[in-house]
Amino acid sequence: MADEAFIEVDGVEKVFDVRRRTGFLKRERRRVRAVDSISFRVARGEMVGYIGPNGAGKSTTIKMLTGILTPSGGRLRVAGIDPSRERTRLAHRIGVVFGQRTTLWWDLPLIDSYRLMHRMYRIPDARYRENLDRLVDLLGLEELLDVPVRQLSLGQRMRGDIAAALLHDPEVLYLDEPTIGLDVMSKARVRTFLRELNAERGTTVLLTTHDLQDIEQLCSRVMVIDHGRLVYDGALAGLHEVGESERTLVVDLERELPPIEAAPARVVKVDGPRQWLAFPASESAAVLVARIAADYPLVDLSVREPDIEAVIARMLRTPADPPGPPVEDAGQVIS
Ligand SMILES: Nc1ncnc2c1ncn2[C@@H]1O[C@H](COP(=O)(O)OP(=O)(O)OP(=O)(O)O)[C@@H](O)[C@H]1O
Repeated sequence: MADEAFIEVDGVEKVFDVRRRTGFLKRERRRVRAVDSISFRVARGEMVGYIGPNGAGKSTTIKMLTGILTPSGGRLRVAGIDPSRERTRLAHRIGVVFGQRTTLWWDLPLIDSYRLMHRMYRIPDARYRENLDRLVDLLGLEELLDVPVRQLSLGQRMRGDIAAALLHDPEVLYLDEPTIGLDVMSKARVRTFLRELNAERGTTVLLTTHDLQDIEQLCSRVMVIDHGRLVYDGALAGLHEVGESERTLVVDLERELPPIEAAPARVVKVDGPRQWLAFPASESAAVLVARIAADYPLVDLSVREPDIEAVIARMLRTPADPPGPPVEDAGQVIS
């Protein structure tokens, strides 16, 4: 069923008790509401971006979805399973990749980690071999299988981690910053792979990232969390509109000229023959470039996308959504 809810999150919250030393014998006890009554549904086969500023509650949500953390309240189901109650059963149906940490054995050749996972997940032999061959091929791992993980580059290691997370054919993949620190080629390779995985296998993907291009190229839907609350759930284009976000056109002219006039774009910086023009992200860059090219002696140009932080910051600044209560470490402090 196409619209079957595979991930169900209803009024889920997570409150941490934090003790902090405030004097010689004084300790202060605080409660941090890291996730504050969020609700959403993800259908089987969807690819959804989950974004927000640092400390917003993204990792806490993912940890609850994997069963590592137990929610303080609300109801949560993944594939009909309550993650914190049946963590092991769920582990056979989900895959997790943390960009900043590896699940591979550091000192062992890559293939040995896969062999260990074969046993840990009790993957039937034929299925393991078939999946391994396919993943090695798609992710270009052939040459790397005998290399100890600690000798792999970040991009190679990331591809190795993604393969590890998929050896047992999970129905859902949680990706936490899968392209962080990767060069342009490695990012492209990882994104292409994820698109193919989703198209061919219908794998549901929940993606946490600070890279707007990850979302643009992979996700039709994006959810934004801020101070533990879900503040946006919809298409990326809609997020640009709500946030009135802007892209930047960097233009190199033949010579120094007065600021270019091309409303609604406006010049925000000039450095010799180079000018920076900000324009609404919802406007077509092609139309703007054609207009400038017709009126000005253009040598070169590039378009810069807004980063996620900028989009979210603008969105959260709208008058309809005033700033939240005082926060410490970005989580919402409730007492
Ligand atoms: N184990 C914990 N004990 C106490 N507080 C915690 C714990 N884990 C997270 N927090 C707090 O909960 C809030 C949300 O943290 P979380 O790691 O979920 O944010 P995040 O959106 O993943 O941030 P980042 O983008 O920086 O990884 C933060 O204020 C954090 O300090």
